[in-house]
Amino acid sequence: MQTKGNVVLHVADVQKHFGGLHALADIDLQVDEGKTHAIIGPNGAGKSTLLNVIIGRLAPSSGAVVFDGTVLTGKKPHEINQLGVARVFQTPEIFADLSVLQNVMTPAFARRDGAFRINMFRSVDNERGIREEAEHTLEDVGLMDRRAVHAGALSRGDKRRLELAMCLIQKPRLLLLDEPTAGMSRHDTNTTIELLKKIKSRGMTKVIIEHDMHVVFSLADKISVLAGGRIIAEGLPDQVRGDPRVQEAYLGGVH
Ligand SMILES: Nc1ncnc2c1ncn2[C@@H]1O[C@H](COP(=O)(O)OP(=O)(O)OP(=O)(O)O)[C@@H](O)[C@H]1O
Repeated sequence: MQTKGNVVLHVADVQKHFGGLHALADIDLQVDEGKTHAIIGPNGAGKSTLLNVIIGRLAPSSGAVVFDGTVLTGKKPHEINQLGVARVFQTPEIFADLSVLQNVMTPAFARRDGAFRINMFRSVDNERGIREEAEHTLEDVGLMDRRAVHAGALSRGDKRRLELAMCLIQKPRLLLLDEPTAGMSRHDTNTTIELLKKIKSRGMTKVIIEHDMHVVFSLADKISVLAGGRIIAEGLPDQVRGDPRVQEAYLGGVH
């Protein structure tokens, strides 16, 4: 397994079988530090499977995932999260009965205390610091005016923004986004694109799975195209856009 200097995530020769189905075949993916790397491909291409292998929800049949020199394969999702890998799911995982602000404070406490448990001895000052950090993060994602609302009452787009805030407060080195704009209006999609550009300017590495080509071409530094469980093309957005194999496999008919 050869990894280049500024590569922060290396998916090395990964295979994944589901019974007789070869869902991922010979996947070798290298993500450069500070870049936004998009993974695109038609339905059933293996995108979610790949993401789940990276975050430890699925074990690969063979191969390994290496993050910043540490082999992630074999680690539990929460251990991978503690190493600085955060992810935003298609279905937001939030605490519906807590306020928006409490939702964002929870992972910050977990980061500090090492687990989602109540620390009876934590100081009020420390709690104030975390509250301020959470408020800054809510300002970043445009949810500050909704901080007192129960998270369950938010619109779908706002729930996704909230989940993004819950990731950002962890200050991850690598953020994985599974269709971050799915189900959003064009206006919310554009707001999210601007937000993700802002995060990028702070140097956070991102892997993004996305169907919306407007989002992909607005954000990606590099694109890998999956089809039938294999990477069939990879490169800069303009190279991928013009690649006939990609047009055949995925972009066909979409201009
Ligand atoms: N747990 C599982 N058990 C069996 N087969 C699975 C499982 N998860 C995924 N698959 C199969 O693996 C293949 C890849 O699925 P995957 O969900 O990774 O594709 P995808 O590119 O994310 O698709 P979509 O864009 O539709 O979400 C598909 O044929 C799917 O049916």
